[in-house]
Amino acid sequence: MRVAIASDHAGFDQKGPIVKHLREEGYDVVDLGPRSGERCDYPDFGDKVGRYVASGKADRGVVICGTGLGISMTADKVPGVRATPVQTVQFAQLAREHNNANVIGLSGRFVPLDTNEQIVDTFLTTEFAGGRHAARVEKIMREDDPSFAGVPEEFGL
Ligand SMILES: O=C(CO)[C@H](O)[C@H](O)COP(=O)(O)O
Repeated sequence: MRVAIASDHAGFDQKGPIVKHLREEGYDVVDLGPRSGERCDYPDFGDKVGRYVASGKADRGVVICGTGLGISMTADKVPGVRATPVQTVQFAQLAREHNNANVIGLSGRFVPLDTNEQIVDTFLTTEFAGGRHAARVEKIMREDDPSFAGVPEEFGL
């Protein structure tokens, strides 16, 4: 499995060890930067991972910033991406089983490295459960279609 990974400066210190950990486990890891811990803008790196995954150049993506929030928001804007911040192993499991997440966002400032490594391992080894969740994930993906006008006519949209 090919995994694209990137961070901002706040996630940089965890990125290297996570890349190493995943390579030791046999994953094909593409490190999309940054190359130093100099201050940078997380949207630039969330976008890269999102586009890598959406284009099929990687099967899954991992993005790391201070909280995992902003970099996930950016990746999720790329059509075809289902990105979510994850702070616990259980959420990593559910992000795969229920939401078929293809990118997760980690917090480099508030979650320790060993927990983030367990989170990534779970994210990469858990299958989508399908069943009742499949139609819901299809509904998430409608939002990528510019012609989709939205559901709630009663809200006047
Ligand atoms: O978590 C983040 C985005 O969600 C960023 O890592 C954080 O905003 C960076 O902050 P600063 O420039 O103060 O280091």
